[in-house]
Amino acid sequence: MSACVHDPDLFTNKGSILITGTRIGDRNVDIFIDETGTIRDIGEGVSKKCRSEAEHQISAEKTLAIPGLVNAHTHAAMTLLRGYADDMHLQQWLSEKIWPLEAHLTGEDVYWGTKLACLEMIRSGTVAFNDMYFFMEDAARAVDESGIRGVLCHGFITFGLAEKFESEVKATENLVSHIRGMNNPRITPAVGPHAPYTVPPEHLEWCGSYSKDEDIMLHIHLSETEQEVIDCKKAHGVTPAVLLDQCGCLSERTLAAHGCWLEDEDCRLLAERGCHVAHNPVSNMKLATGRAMPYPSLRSAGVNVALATDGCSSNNNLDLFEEMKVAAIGQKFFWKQDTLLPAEEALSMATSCGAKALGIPGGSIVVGQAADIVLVSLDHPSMVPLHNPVSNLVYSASGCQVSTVLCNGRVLMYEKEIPGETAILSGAADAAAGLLNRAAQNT
Ligand SMILES: C[C@H]1O[C@@H](n2cnc3c(O)ncnc32)[C@H](O)[C@@H]1O
Ligand SMILES: [Zn+2]
Repeated sequence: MSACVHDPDLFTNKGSILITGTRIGDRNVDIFIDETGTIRDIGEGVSKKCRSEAEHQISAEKTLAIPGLVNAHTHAAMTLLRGYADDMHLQQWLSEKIWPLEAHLTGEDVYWGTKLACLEMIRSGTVAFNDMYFFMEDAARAVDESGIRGVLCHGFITFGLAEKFESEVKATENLVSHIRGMNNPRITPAVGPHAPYTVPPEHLEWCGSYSKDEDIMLHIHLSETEQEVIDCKKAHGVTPAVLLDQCGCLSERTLAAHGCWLEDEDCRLLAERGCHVAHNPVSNMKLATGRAMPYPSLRSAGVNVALATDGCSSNNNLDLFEEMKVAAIGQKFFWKQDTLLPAEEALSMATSCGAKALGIPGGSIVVGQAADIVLVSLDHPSMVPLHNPVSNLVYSASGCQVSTVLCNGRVLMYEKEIPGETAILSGAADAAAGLLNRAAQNT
């Protein structure tokens, strides 16, 4: 039995693990994880029972154990664009800065950008994410190597062009068969129509049927700006949510990102169809969408609302601790309701609601559940005193207090050490520099 960073087996993690001396809420507990990565026992006397059986031990005194966090909407490889275009209006930001640069992306860029994103997510306690971007076979390779979970879709954008539709269908179908061929249960494919303003109804219809036929998630940006809603009503006579419904794109497989300008009727429709919504408060504030996602209406309609960062060009990090705080205080501020989105709910949004939205295991630390577990250090000023652990997690802590991370029973970070980190940092920095060079030379 060992728990040393120099023990290579701790990271490759073949075998059972006993976590001793941690806390869940105000209970002191040990956690036993079997060799399949499933939580088998939780409680005070567990270490006595399981010590001889456990192949590895993690001493976790002065830590709080929480479920691994789930990032319900991002564009992982946009880590390469962090700080590239800030303080801009959304449509200008996309069409004048982001899309022109993305035209020069290569698969290798996306691989390194996604590696960097996975590294950043692991460091801040995220073990699963929902991603929409390009060159997604390369993203899948990065996710596979990282050890976290990913739901991956190709960003499907046609602007109504027939030849674009053909190539986007091909890219989506190729990705789905590629991921299925990987046979990695941590990685699942999805279909990703970018938004109702970049994909016209006839192409949205294909996405809706494909999601149904293949039984995969449909991931889309929805009602992010007021202009999007105004334009959609003008062009189609209905809100973007109703348009998606008419195109067969709303179901329990659908995850809609943003939803800042959803109307009350839209919220009821999303609830009726069983859709999930990803709240991205930092990105919404930075891009000045002008209205907070209508959490009160979504909540009373019964929509499952998860939490997300969006990409690193509009956030500019992937820290869901920061996102929990901004969600909890931003909703109170915008809707002038001091009791709205309490800390417990913010933590659920980032854990169980995210796992539910993505249809993946995790989201809670209970016997029989996959061991997606994050240990947060209590040995830090932001965690003292500990009147209310959840309050400290949401309102006081940051991702920097995460010390150890497990996904599916595999140790990905142990006492802040992540194998291969230096190579990822330099690989990603080189890829970002290469991308800007190619864009400058227009190659
Ligand atoms: C997949 C494409 O989506 C683009 N993108 C990133 N953030 C946003 C956002 O907030 N709204 C709409 N589109 C976004 C990304 O750059 C890719 O081009
Ligand atoms: Zn987005």
